[in-house]
Amino acid sequence: MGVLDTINGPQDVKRLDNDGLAALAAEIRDLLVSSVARGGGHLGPNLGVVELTIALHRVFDSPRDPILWDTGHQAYVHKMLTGRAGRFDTLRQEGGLSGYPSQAESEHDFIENSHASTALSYADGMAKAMMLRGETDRTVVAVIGDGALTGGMAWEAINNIAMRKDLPIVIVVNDNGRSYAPTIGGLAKHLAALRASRNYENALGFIKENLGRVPVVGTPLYETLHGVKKGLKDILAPQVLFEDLGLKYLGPINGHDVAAMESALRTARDFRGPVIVHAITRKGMGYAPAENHDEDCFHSPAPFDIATGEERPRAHGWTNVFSEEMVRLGKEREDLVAITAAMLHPTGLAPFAEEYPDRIFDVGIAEQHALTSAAGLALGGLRPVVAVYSTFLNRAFDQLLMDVALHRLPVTVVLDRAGVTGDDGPSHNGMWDLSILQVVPHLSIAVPRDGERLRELLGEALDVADGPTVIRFPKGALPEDVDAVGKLGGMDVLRAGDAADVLIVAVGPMAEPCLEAARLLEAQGLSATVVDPRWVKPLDEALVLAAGAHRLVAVVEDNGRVGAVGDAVARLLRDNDVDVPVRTYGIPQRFLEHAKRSSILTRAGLTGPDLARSITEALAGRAAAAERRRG
Ligand SMILES: Cc1ncc(C[n+]2csc(CCOP(=O)(O)OP(=O)(O)O)c2C)c(N)n1
Ligand SMILES: CC(=O)[C@@H](O)[C@H](O)COP(=O)(O)O
Ligand SMILES: [Mg+2]
Repeated sequence: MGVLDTINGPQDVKRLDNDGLAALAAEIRDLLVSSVARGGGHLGPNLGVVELTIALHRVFDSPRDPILWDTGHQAYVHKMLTGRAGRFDTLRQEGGLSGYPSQAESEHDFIENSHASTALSYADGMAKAMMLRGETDRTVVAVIGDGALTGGMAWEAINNIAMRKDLPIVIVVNDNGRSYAPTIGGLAKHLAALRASRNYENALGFIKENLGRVPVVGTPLYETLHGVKKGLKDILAPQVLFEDLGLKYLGPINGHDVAAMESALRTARDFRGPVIVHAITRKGMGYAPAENHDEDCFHSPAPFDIATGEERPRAHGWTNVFSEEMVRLGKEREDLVAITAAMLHPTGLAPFAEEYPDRIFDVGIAEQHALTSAAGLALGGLRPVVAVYSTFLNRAFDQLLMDVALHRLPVTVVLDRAGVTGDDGPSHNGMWDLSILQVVPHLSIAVPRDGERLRELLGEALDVADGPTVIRFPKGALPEDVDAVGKLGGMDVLRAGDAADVLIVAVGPMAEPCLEAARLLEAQGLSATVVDPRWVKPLDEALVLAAGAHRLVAVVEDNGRVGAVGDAVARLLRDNDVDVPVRTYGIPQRFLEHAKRSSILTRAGLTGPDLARSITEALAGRAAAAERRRG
């Protein structure tokens, strides 16, 4: 029986002595490594916050003192200390422990959204609520990474928090110097300089320790020095950004020293106003393969061998094709530039960066800035490609609409992880873009069905000069290439039915289940023509005639159903007085619990057999209705 087995909640952490704490930290690290080695997840971030989280739960009284985790990928230790260590064998599995905070799992969890840079805004609101409700003995704690601190929303919150001196907020900046890769930007340099000033802090600590013992002269002298400290800190270390904003700043603190963290957190708690505690941590701390993993410190590794740190090989996927094609196009087009929002490797832009170091821009976790900076690059005569995960584009919608599309600027947005991603829970599924982007004038959307089409469509997108283009593809392994058997306007015909029962519009990777459905329908005497529009916005006018010649149109897409391609097709037919029923098949419009992509698609009925069954029923229903009309 280990120490971790005795932890049923924060109260059990508070009672541990130093030996118990050391044993607890070691056992937590073992459980982190073994859990992520088995099923994947976020290892580096969580190894870096073991002591910090222990200290938090010893100083504060969660959930009365809410502890908020920005992005939430580093909350595994928090889960272990709030009674869930025994469930880590189900981490990120369907029905098991979520990889992010989950209100359904625990009263200690608050923010379920995995989108970065939100925690300080929650803290601002929660603290104001406490003050208005007279709950003056509570404290809101927000843990935010140095990467998340490069997100604009965090600074909107700091600007507001700094306005009031009475908000009981403790902001713990978990500064490991990295997002995936080393964190970029002026702020990162500032934090690095503050980290460097830690030596300076130690020197001052030594002075205080010794001067304090000198009677009469000693203490006043230290006070003088303390006054000088402020000046020196501004000279030796750069202007202390946070203090100049009016926020009390404590640090930098060694985030792996529980006692030091506890002391700083107690000081911060007792301050009864907004305080920054700047913790210096190491991403991957305590597991050498993570500590020494140059790319991202094992930010979110695939399952791996614990002894060697060797990850299970990842299949050659969509991201690889995009990555290779960008390097190839970069040779052809000197105007091609690329932007990443702190995800150079995950979005596949690292090879492009290596080949063309002057033509890549990592803007930090700042998608809004990324889009409008891309607008600037286009205004400057270049051809920008912005690569982001689909779900993270949501926060840059206005920039895409009003900074890019309004000016008809040739910016291409490449959305990786579009459609169901699955394991990372409801806020990571890229199930929104085909809906929200329908309303953007002058914007075109391409959805490749396979690697070959991705290469083709990326080239076509870069040739669109009078407005933005979007290309979206899912996470993971590539399907086999599916060649067209003909053309219908600009659309690829993937299978030509010999009669006119159903026209299936297969959006991107849904080609595979749609072709399977067509084969199953044919086996029962129903004919199905399958087309791949390639460009789903604007829709191809040829669809109008083709639809009019069929008894039913089925549109199948890996996106939320509401307001997506299916609804756009129905609107196109309605606008052209084509009276053919349209069945739309997609992801249910709700927040989906974490599960494997395949499992979610199956549950959504996006498989060949389910599609065939539904289309058969629709045709039968259509026939029955016609029969009734004939009386
Ligand atoms: C809006 C948004 N963009 C991108 C991501 C992808 N992402 C997840 S974690 C991460 C890096 C976070 O770095 P940091 O805040 O320093 O936390 P650390 O992993 O270092 O603990 C990024 C870019 C995200 N979650 N949200
Ligand atoms: C927390 C976060 O947003 C990312 O780390 C995300 O988990 C990455 O997911 P992929 O594994 O799909 O790159
Ligand atoms: Mg970091």
